[in-house]
Amino acid sequence: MNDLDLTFERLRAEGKTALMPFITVGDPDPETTVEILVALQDAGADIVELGVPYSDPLADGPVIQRASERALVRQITIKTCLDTARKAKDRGVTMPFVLFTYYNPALQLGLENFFAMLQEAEISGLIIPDLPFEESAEVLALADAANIRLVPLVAPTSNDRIARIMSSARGFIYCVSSLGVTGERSSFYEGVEQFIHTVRAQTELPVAIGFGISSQEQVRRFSEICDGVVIGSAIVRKIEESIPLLKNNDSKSEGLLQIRNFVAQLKS
Ligand SMILES: O=P(O)(O)OC[C@@H](O)[C@@H](O)c1c[nH]c2ccccc12
Repeated sequence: MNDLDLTFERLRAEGKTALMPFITVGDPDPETTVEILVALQDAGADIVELGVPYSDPLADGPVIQRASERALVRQITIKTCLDTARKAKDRGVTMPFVLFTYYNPALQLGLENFFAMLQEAEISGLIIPDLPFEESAEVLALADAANIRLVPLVAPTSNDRIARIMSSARGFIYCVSSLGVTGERSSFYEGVEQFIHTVRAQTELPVAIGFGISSQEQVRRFSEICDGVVIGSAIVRKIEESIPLLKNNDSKSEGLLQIRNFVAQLKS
């Protein structure tokens, strides 16, 4: 068991669903990311996805792309991201961290080195959206050895691959609510409920949903049938809107409060 497993186990016992924000690390700067993580925890977030900014984010819509660009202008690397995670833990953040990175930055570090760095930063889970399950054996073995959960993404179109993906899934299953790229949506893939049931029938692991969820109403709907709900673009947009406040020392706490209130309202 690691703290990701323990968090899902505790929430399950309490009959609750995990609220799982996604943020881009280094947006608008690493110091502020640490403070945003503290604010998310205060707001009641349960698990956080830490997005590593990437120049060619194939699966990301405009909101997360802009966040990546803001971070990349500051030369944020995967190393900076992990240092930032470490600093947040040192600041008293206890929420489990799931690192969200495209494959190339991890490969560039060398996989063994990458996993040693993840351990050092107390990362509990890992999502690599462009690593196909069919090519994941080496990463999975290293992740298992490091006690880090390699979480698969499953899409409504995964069909007959679902059973195979489940066989090597760890931590939880990330169900993608819709096809396309990340970003707030008013409607989801038509058979999304059926899709979640299909996944659930094939695994004991917690099942989370993400992609397009931005309102309290949508969180409520998916909380009925999922163990976790991921909210990315809506929170990243809130951070973007708060940047003018965050950049000024006199108004920084007001900016953090706005982010915190937004997340607390999604949680309630
Ligand atoms: O932004 P959204 O629509 O709320 O979706 C979650 C999401 O941001 C996060 O999990 C994510 C960011 N980049 C991704 C790429 C692929 C799958 C998922 C993601």
